[in-house]
Amino acid sequence: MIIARTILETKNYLKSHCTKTIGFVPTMGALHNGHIELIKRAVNENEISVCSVFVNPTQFNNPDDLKKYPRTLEADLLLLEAAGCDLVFAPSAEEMYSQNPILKLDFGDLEHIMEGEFRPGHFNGVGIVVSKLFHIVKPTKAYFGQKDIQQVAVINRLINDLSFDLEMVVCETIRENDGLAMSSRNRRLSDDARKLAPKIYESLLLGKKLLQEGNSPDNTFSKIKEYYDNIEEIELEYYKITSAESLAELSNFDPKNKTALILAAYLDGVRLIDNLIF
Ligand SMILES: Nc1ncnc2c1ncn2[C@@H]1O[C@H](COP(=O)(O)OP(=O)(O)OP(=O)(O)O)[C@@H](O)[C@H]1O
Ligand SMILES: CC(C)(CO)[C@@H](O)C(=O)[O-]
Ligand code: BAL
Repeated sequence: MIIARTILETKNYLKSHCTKTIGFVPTMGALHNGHIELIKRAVNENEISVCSVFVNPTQFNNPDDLKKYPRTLEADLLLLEAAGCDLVFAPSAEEMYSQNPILKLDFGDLEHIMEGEFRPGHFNGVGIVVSKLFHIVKPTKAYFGQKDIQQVAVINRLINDLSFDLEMVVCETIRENDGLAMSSRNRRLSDDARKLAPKIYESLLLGKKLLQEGNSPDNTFSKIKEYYDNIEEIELEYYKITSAESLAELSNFDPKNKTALILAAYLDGVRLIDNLIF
């Protein structure tokens, strides 16, 4: 496995080694099995597999979140090597941003809901770094997790609007045995908070059950609010009942159409997101 720190090394390696297909997994490191599933698919489905490990400062609206974001490069490299990854691109912020970008990306309605609403500027940062990474790696297929459902919608628009010549592959959310969605930020949870964390996924299962039993989205939301009011340690930021296609909020539930329940919540000062599609 090659570890490249610069854009030039990455491009040169890919120019000299790749004749057919490149599978690419962009990450912010602190890797877990959710990431590794993405890497394994990239390894299996392409001639060359590339993983980027870069905690992108421009997508953090909260400086404390950026400062505390787990960084475990040594352990990440061991996991990537074991998964069969060919090339790791782990640049510094200076390498990625020799100049502060003046370009601004605006993803329309997606900027004003959920992650867009609560993390202003987040998708501009994601859009710019992912565009830069796509230009550097030139992947045939790029792998993203369903856990970041709104990010999937944003990257889809990015690929379409900027005519990136690649296929986006969306992979299901990998969970711990107790249902908690794997996430790098889970490492920041105290033992007590970790024990409570599966309540987040349980609230998605409860929402699904309530809707399928005939409760309206409004009624379901009230019951979910009550559920969280009874768990002092978890602060719900949002819980949306949406169309899985458009991510627009639903006023009626129709079991014939795909629905997505999407939430963000704080536990122990750590912000976690999750969703359920059915
Ligand atoms: N549990 C998971 N299952 C499947 N894919 C995942 C999972 N967690 C993260 N991913 C995907 O891995 C890619 C890199 O994500 P990232 O490095 O931000 O990890 P993360 O665990 O989502 O971290 P955090 O949510 O704490 O930022 C993204 O496409 C993300 O959707
Ligand atoms: C896609 C990404 C690597 C861009 O920094 C990040 O948003 C993530 O890890 O999901
Ligand atoms: N997985 C999304 C990256 C972030 O939280 O900034």
